[in-house]
Amino acid sequence: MELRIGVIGTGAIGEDHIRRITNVVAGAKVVAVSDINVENAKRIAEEYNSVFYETGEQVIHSKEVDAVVIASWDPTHAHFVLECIKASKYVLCEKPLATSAEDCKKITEAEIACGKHLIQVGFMRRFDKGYKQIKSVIESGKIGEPLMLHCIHRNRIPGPKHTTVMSIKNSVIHEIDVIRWLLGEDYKSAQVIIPKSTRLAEEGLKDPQIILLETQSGVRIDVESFVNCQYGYDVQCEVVGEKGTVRLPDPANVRMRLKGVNSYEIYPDWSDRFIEAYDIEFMQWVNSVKQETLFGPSAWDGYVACVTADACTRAREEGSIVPIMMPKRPAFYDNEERGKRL
Ligand SMILES: NC(=O)c1ccc[n+]([C@@H]2O[C@H](COP(=O)([O-])OP(=O)(O)OC[C@H]3O[C@@H](n4cnc5c(N)ncnc54)[C@H](O)[C@@H]3O)[C@@H](O)[C@H]2O)c1
Ligand SMILES: O[C@H]1[C@H](O)[C@@H](O)[C@H](O)[C@@H](O)[C@H]1O
Repeated sequence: MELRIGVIGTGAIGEDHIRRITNVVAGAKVVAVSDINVENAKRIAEEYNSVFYETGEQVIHSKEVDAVVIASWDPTHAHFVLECIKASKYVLCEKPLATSAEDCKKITEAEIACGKHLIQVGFMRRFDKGYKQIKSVIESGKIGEPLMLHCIHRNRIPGPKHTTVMSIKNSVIHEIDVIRWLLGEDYKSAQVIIPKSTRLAEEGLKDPQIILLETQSGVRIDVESFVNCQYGYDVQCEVVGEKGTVRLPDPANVRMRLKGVNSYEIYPDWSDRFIEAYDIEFMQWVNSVKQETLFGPSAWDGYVACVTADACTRAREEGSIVPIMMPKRPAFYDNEERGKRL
């Protein structure tokens, strides 16, 4: 049986996921779409032979829809996820799960109350080959205990209406999640340093930012966030251990020797840089929904990421080092296997 998926938000990544579900993932099809940009959503509905619905709520509650993908703007996620829980439907919600830890908490409480694991968060870097290799090197013990991580997250240009807060809650939230997954521990404190801002940022936007995190065992992490770097999409991660280091490979683009220069192209954005990760994320999600056992990042992971992002925001506003008070994980989220089997 094909899994019938409804997609809310048919913008950049929504359309990409619809293409992916239709052309790449086996055993699923997009049957319903909705977007407040009605014209674009209707065009996509026609192109992919699915039905346009006026609202996201109609998609979620439709009898024709088995599972939902949320790819609308960040502030809409919490409401749509809660609606999916009401309808008892599996949902893959793009990151962030919500724009505040408070809203994430409500989501985890609603999921616990319904008694069924329904939510997966779109932290697709956990499915990326490079990050997976780093995780297995760390777990092999070859480089000893990790001591420090140096990370870079650069976007060529930011999306419309990008804010200083979004650099963390919408962008660095990827590092917040994937580093916690790599190290298998939560954070203890956060600090944000604001260097000289680029003249190419919109007025009022602090860009770049340096985010400093400390884990509970004392591992130190620095993340450079630079959303106006101009030259391409550049994600880097190096783990420094007691005996050696391990780092993400640059994306495997062909090398060109031309006019005295040996070079390779840098991708312009996330859609090509992480294309395989998104593909694997969706293939595994569809299979796990069919087996009624999710393995990908949970609502708890989404919650913890938002707690950390909120602490970073406070740290920037106050110019101080902010302790991160991690909530106690309810037994409902104790499944150690989840996240390990990716
Ligand atoms: N995992 C990743 O790497 C990744 C990459 C890109 C985007 N995202 C996430 O996906 C989401 C969408 O990002 P995007 O880049 O596609 O943005 P986008 O602006 O291109 O698309 C978002 C779409 O949502 C629609 N929308 C907004 N409110 C809506 C509502 N109430 N109901 C229905 N549709 C609504 C907008 O009209 C727009 O078409 C964001 O939450 C973003 O954080 C994740
Ligand atoms: O900074 C961007 C990230 O690099 C992407 O992976 C997406 O998550 C996008 O929504 C963010 O704005």
